[in-house]
Amino acid sequence: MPGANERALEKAKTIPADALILDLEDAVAPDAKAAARERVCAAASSGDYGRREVTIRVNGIGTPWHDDDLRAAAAAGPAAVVVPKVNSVADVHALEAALEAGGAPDHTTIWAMLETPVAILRAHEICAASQRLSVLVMGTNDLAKELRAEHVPGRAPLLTALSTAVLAARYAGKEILDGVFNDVSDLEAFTVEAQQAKEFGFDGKTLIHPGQVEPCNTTFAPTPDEIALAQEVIAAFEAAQREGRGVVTVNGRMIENLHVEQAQRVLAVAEAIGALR
Ligand SMILES: CC(C)(COP(=O)(O)OP(=O)(O)OC[C@H]1O[C@@H](n2cnc3c(N)ncnc32)[C@H](O)[C@@H]1OP(=O)(O)O)[C@@H](O)C(=O)NCCC(=O)NCCSC(=O)C[C@H](O)C(=O)O
Ligand SMILES: [Mg+2]
Repeated sequence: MPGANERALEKAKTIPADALILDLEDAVAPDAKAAARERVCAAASSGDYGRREVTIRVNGIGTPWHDDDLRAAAAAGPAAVVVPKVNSVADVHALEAALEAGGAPDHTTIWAMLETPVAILRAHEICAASQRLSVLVMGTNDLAKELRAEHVPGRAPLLTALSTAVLAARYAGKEILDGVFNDVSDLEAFTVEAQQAKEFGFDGKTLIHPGQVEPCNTTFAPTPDEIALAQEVIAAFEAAQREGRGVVTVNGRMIENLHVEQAQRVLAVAEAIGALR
């Protein structure tokens, strides 16, 4: 949410999002950057946002605001510093060094935005460059712009990049969030895109409007049918094991140990969401 928008910062205290990105980059006009920095850092260290992870998106490396943003964010100690247009391992190392020099607490991680062609081509190296880097975030608006691609239903022009980024995140054991959906008036199309992100393996989606939160939460949470199936899979496999078998079928489908691990993850996600509520 725009760091200069006091009303949005206030409203965020009631929004059922897992994490908040308080933005100093694109959503804040140049004249408003300094005031927004102060407001956002105060918000991030206020403790007023409950269980929500509060993060700060700084301006990009090489911009006139980046160093001051990073210093102020390091001192505020948010859950993460979200950095736009991270393009190389050297960028990650510079961020890491600046956060350490600024006295950032260990809990302040780096969320790196992948939003340029070079970042996609180097995604797995960027992702593995630092233990402080915990999350990748897709910047699909900038990426489409750089590719000269069009925003179309189904996102065919972006599929290679989306999939490459998920590969990189899984390679390095990091979380990955999909990019934003710009039409805040079309929740049906938003839900289709969120479902696509879930099917690709994304851990969540970044949002730009409170109206997108509920459909996003519903899409990414395991459904009652998925939970019931996961329980059935685990029970059937355990019964098979007791009979000395390593493979069984549930609803006609083969179940092996790896499917049990997937089922256990479904239950763990459902349990984690239940604990948040
Ligand atoms: C997109 C918006 C400009 C729409 O604003 P608006 O028309 O004012 O929305 P509503 O009137 O429907 O707002 C209803 C109430 O909700 C509050 N609100 C709106 N948006 C937010 C928000 N993001 N966070 C918290 N609260 C929000 C309004 O204040 C209203 O509250 P109330 O008056 O009490 O009823 C606007 O939604 C917006 O600015 N969104 C965020 C834009 C943004 O952050 N952009 C930067 C991130 S996206 C990005 O950078 C892309 C990436 O880098 C890439 O390359 O892809
Ligand atoms: Mg961007």
